[in-house]
Amino acid sequence: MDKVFPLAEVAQHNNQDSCWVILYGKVYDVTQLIDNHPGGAQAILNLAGKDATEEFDPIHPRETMEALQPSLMGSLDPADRSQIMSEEASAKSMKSGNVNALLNLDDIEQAATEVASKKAWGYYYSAADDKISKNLNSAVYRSILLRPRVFVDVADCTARTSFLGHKVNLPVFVAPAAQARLGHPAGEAGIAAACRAFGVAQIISNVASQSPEEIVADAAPDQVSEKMLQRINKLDAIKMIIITVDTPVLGNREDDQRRDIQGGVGRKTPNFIDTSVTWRETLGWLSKMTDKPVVIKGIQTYEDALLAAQYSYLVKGIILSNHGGRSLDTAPPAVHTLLEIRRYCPQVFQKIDVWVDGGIRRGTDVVKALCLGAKAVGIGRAPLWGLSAGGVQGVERVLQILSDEIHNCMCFLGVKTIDELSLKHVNTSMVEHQLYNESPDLDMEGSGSKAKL
Ligand code: HEM
Ligand SMILES: Cc1cc2nc3c(=O)[nH]c(=O)nc-3n(C[C@H](O)[C@H](O)[C@H](O)COP(=O)(O)O)c2cc1C
Repeated sequence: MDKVFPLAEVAQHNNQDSCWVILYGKVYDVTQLIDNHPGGAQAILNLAGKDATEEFDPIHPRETMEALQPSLMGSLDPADRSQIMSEEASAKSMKSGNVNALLNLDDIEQAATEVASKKAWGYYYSAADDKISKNLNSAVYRSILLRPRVFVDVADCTARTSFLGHKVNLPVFVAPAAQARLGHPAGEAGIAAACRAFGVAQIISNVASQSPEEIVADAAPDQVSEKMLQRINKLDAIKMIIITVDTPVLGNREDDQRRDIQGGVGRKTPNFIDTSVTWRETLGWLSKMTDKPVVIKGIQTYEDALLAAQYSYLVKGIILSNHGGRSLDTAPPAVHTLLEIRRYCPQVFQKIDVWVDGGIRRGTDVVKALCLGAKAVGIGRAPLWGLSAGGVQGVERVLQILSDEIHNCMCFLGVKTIDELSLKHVNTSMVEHQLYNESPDLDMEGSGSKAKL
C-alpha cells in the first residue's frame, strides 16, 4: 500500500543526512543521490524538504523518473497536495490570455515577459556581455531597404519551399534552444506540435528539456555522443544532424546569472561543450557515425563558410549564426556574413545550403535574408516567448504572424514564389557602406538603386 506523508513530515528531512523531496505529488528520499547528482549537490539541497517539481521539471527528461524509482517512499498527503496544486493553478491562470490579440513578435515577447518566471525570462532574454551582437542582429535588418515592384499578379503567391529536400510551408525553422520547459510545461514537444500544424521544421537542441523520442513522439540529451547518435539514427522523424560550433566556451550572460539563485541556467545545463572539436577529425568521426546529412551551425566568417563547403560530401548546409548574440559579443550578425560570402566566395551558395538565424522580428526580415541568398531563416527566442506566453497556441501565433508578414511582403515585392526572391529586391547600400566604407559592388546583379535596368 502506498504510504502517505504530510507536508510537515517531509519538511523535517531537509539536510544532507536526510534529504526528502516532493516530485509530482510523490515523496522521494534522495539522500544517497546528493553526492552523485549531475546537477551538483547544492541543487538538490536547496530543495530539501520541499516540493521540487517546479525546479526539477524543466531540467530533467521524463526518463529521470525511472532513475528515481528506487528512492520512492510514497505519496504526499492529498490535502497538502491539493493546496499546492491550487496555488500552481492560480499562478498558471494568470498566464492564459488571448494570444491571438498579440499583433507582432514584440507584443509576444512583452506578454511572455509579464508571465514568465524571473529565471525563464533571464535565461531566454540573456546574451553575452553588453548584448551588442544581440541588438545588431535585429538592427541590421532595419538598415536594409526593400524594393517593391508593382503591377504584378501575385494572386497565387506562396511561401512554400524545401529544407534539404523536405517540403515545408514556410522558409522559417525553429532554431535549437535548450530548456523550453522553463517557459511552459508543454516544452519542446509543444513547439513541435505548433511546427507540425504549420508545416515548419524544428531543430532540437542536444540540451533540450525533453528527450528526442518525447519530442518527436507524435511526428507524421547527453553529449553528441555515440550513444545519442545511435538513438537519433533510428528516428526517421529526425532528418539531419546539426553541429553547433559557435560556443567552445559558454558566453557570459549576465541577465541569466542575475536572475537565477544558482548562477544562471546556462551554467547548470549538462556539460555539452567539447573544446577539442576540429574540421577534419570531428567531421571524419561524424561521417562514420551517421548517414543523415550534417549541417554546421554557428559560421561567422566567409573563411569558415568556404571551409565548410570543402566538406560538401558530408556537410549539406551551414547556419550563419552568432547564437542569438549569446556567445561572443560583437561577433557579426548573419547578414554581415551573408554579404561577406557574396563578395568573397559566392560559389558557396552553389555547393551547400546557407541558412541564417538571429534577430528576426518581422516577416520582412525573413524575406531580406532570403534575397541575400539564405535558403531558410531560423527563429530562436520568438518560439520560446510564444510558448511562455500561451503554450502551443502562443507558438502557433508566432508562426501565423510570420507567415502573414512574409506573404504580404512577397506580394509587395511582386514575387509569387520564394525562388524568385533575389538581390534585386533589396537595397543593402547602408550596410555595405558601414562594412566596407564604399557603395555596393555595381557588377553585382541588383543590390541598390544603381542596379542595371
Ligand atoms: C531536487 C530534486 C532533484 C532530483 C531528485 C534530481 C535527480 C536527478 C537525477 C536522478 C539525475 C540523473 C538522471 C539520469 O542519470 O538519468 C539528474 C540529472 C541532472 N540534474 Fe537533477 N535532480 C533534482 C534537482 C535538480 C536541480 C534543481 C537542478 C538544477 C538546478 C538539476 C540539474 C540536473 C542536471 C543538469 C542533470 C543532468 C541531466 C542530463 O545529463 O541530461 N537537478 N537529476
Ligand atoms: C534560450 C536559448 C537557448 C539556446 N540553446 C541553444 C542550443 O542548445 N543549441 C544551439 O545550437 N543554439 C541554441 N540557442 C541559439 C539559437 O539556436 C539561435 O541561434 C538564436 O536564438 C537565434 O537568435 P534569436 O533568438 O534572435 O532568434 C539558444 C538560444 C536561446 C535564446
